[in-house]
Amino acid sequence: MTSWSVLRGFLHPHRLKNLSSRKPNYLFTWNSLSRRVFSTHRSSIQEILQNTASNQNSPNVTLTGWIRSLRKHKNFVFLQLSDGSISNHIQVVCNAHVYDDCEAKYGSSVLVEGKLISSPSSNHAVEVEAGKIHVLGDCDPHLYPFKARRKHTLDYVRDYLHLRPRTNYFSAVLRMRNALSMAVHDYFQNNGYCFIHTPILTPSDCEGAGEVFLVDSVASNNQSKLETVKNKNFFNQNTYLTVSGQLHLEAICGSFRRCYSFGPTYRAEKSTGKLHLAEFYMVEAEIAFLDNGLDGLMTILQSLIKSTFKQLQDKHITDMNFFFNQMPEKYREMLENMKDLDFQKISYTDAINLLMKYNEKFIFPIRWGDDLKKEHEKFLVSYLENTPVFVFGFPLEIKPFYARVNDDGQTVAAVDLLVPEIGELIGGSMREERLPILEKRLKELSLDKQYSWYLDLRRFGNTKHGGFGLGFERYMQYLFNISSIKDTIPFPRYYGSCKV
Ligand SMILES: NC(=O)C[C@H](N)C(=O)O
Repeated sequence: MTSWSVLRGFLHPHRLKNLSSRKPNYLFTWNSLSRRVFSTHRSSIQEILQNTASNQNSPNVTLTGWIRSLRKHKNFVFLQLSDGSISNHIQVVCNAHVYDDCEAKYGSSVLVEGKLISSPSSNHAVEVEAGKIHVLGDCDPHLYPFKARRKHTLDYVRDYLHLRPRTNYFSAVLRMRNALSMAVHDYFQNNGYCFIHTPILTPSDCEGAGEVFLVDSVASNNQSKLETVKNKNFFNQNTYLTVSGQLHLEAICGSFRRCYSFGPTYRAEKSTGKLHLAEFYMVEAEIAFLDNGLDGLMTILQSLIKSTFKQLQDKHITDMNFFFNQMPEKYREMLENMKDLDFQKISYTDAINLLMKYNEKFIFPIRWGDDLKKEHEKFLVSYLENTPVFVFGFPLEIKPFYARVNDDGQTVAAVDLLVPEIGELIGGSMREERLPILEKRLKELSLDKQYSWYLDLRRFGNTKHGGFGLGFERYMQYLFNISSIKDTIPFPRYYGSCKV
């Protein structure tokens, strides 16, 4: 249909009568009927709602999107359209005849030609009065697993990972994942860090915790092993999916004062719990010349958390409000207060002394030398008034070889940041820079040959340095109050599940 015939249809007296009975205030006047009526520029819904559309001097809009709700009245039909650009939907109103021409259904993709009017409803500043709706992709309501006007549980939606981005909740999650990623990059870029891609395939199990996915292994005559290790002999050495980019970042940190990475990491942890994924994103950084030690590191961690959260509030308040509105008032207050607080600090030894007083409450009673379990971490955070808490000075035995040994010879300069609901969000440490001590530790663990290259970092142009790793999905859980980590990432991989 040409623009002219669309226009004629749009201006049909019957339609005009029906539409004008809603008394919308036209934001713009039609410029000239001789001009092309429908702009070829397509605006995103965000541009329209935030009034940044490049055709803002004209009332004509052409937009594309998906129908997220549909209300039919006798003379009008109201559609809520989304296109992923913002969590708010735009309302499209059309005359029943316009709708009858297309019969667009809930879930279908459409192109709408119309004009922008100020909305008579108090919910929206503007809406689109459609002259024509084209269905681009139909949607069969009987087969589509998401139903109009029904609130589906996150568990139900997770069964349809490939369709999940179409739900309001999950599209907001993805937008905030994008916003938070950019806030993380902005923090580092504004503070002199160089972004580094660390490898996914690696010969080292940085953490030494044995939770690695094996990709390749050395040849052996053992038949059963042959069957399970299909990539055998590709690299001719044991090769894993990375559990952490730290050691590679440390190598870079021998030449860059500050560097960071932000990429996928893998842990073959047999957990289906709310806090574990087999593939997750880690934000890691290393800082050279960190002469003020662990205190300096904690200052950096606190400013990373506060600055990224502030950026979400400053630049993405519409989406942030989407989550604020769903969380308990107390949780929201706790988050908003966080940005004005100094995070608490407690030594591991003091934390254990405190926890031991409450040992009868725990499934796993704790004593000095034990690692903190989730129940202990959560207890500490709530005991310390639900503010983020740094626990520092862990026993040497429970931390990896790279952590710097304290003067007591029993503990290391390592720190965990614990946050409400989640527990450990960040783990970091000063790295052992003293060659003899590091050599001795690696020897004791029979890792000296494997890490001879790592020792070189201490031999040539060494610095006192430290770094950390932040679990990005856990950070999302914390900021948006998302109960299951599986709902923070587009396609979750966890024990027993690698679908789509
Ligand atoms: N980069 C880090 O400090 C993170 C640490 N290697 C971990 O995996 O927990």
